Amino acid sequence: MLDDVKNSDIERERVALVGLYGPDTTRFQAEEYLDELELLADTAGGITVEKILQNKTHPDVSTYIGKGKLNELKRIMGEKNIDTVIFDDDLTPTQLRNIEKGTDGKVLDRSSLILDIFAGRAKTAAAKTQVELAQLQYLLPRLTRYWTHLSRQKGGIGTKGPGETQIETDRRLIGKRIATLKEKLEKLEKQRTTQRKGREDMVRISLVGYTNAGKSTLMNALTETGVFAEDRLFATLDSTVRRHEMENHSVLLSDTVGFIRKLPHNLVESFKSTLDEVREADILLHVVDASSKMAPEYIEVVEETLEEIEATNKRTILVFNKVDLLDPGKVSELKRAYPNAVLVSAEQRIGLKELEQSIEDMIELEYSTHTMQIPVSKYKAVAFIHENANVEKESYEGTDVELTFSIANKDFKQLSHLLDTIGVNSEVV
Ligand SMILES: Nc1nc2c(ncn2[C@@H]2O[C@H](COP(=O)(O)OP(=O)(O)OP(=O)(O)O)[C@@H](O)[C@H]2O)c(=O)[nH]1
Ligand SMILES: [Mg+2]
Repeated sequence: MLDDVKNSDIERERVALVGLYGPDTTRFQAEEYLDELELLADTAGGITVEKILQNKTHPDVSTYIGKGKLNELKRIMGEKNIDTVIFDDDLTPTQLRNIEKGTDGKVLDRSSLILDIFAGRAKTAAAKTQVELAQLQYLLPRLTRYWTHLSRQKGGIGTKGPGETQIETDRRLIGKRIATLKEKLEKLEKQRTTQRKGREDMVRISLVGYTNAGKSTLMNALTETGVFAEDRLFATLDSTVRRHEMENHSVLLSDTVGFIRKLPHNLVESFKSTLDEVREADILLHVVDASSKMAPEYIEVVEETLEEIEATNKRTILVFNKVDLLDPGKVSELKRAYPNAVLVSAEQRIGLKELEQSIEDMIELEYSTHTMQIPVSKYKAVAFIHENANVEKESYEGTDVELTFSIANKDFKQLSHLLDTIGVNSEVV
């Protein structure tokens, strides 16, 4: 079936995908991973003609799949007219070189494929700079393979051949370019920080989740704006922030780049400033594609990535999206397994009111710190604070007591009301 080439696919690069499964991965998982790799390849403009799964305890140090399998791969690529082979894992420079030699084809690994997609999709100055930086950082340790290639062509010149000189030059140039890009990013970052000022006192909410979970669609559904959404991976590479009015609170909602398993570390590193919105958010909406069999694993990957970008310990609402695709049995199963999650369909506008209610509830539960001076005689207010807040500092000045305390927003509302009714004009210092 994979061999059926549609007319529209004629111009597309024909690719083979290769993955391993072994002690830590089941065959089912490995198949799902290859399906995801196929989506990535499709996003990058390739058509998958062949999928190869191999049961292997460890990847082979020099060829990843082993010599015999490499020969088989070469044969298949010849027979099926395949130009490119993509591995569902990162290859070492040595493996990359040997597989290129062994197949005579173009060889990509997971990281280079993802980087390629990001490069093709980056539109703003920040995204373009971040991707180029990540690409160069990926390239730098792999430069040697070009040298080996060169020296082979020149009939094995010694270690100080022209190839190496070329590499030294390339290294220096790339090093310089990396420095320039980092400077550029710092400047862009400063601009962004200035833009962010002035919205500091608003509650900030960030949509996070696996790529294609429906974050942008949900952003559009909630705020009724036109953020780009598409059934391809990594439709969004930047952050968009929109003000959103709910019944009792107005918030800043941000949509940003999605996560994926084995996201290249360089990429996470260079996208850190785009992900500032996530790091600085008060509340996260973790959007999950409920229609995917891989949902539990997606949740794990997102949690791990949040750790990597240091955005943990945040109040989070788990939002299962695309429930329009689920049968009722699956819905109740989800509700049982994740009793605190909210089920929505961004596309069909199902469950949006409930989601907003959960956000408002969470804001009410949010804590904030206050300092107040209250006359000692107004013991009711002082007692209320002691009962409902965490008092961090308490000191007496004449007939006043000065208290610094952190309190849930909903309790603070009640306190303000109490202060009003007992006639205290308590100043927030
Ligand atoms: N059936 C169904 N499809 C949905 C729903 N929400 C989003 N989608 C589809 O899922 C695909 C991905 O949606 P996006 O909003 O682009 O997803 P994203 O999480 O922003 O993806 P990236 O930006 O690539 O990380 C699109 O084809 C949407 O139309 C939903 O509630 N139901
Ligand atoms: Mg998006």
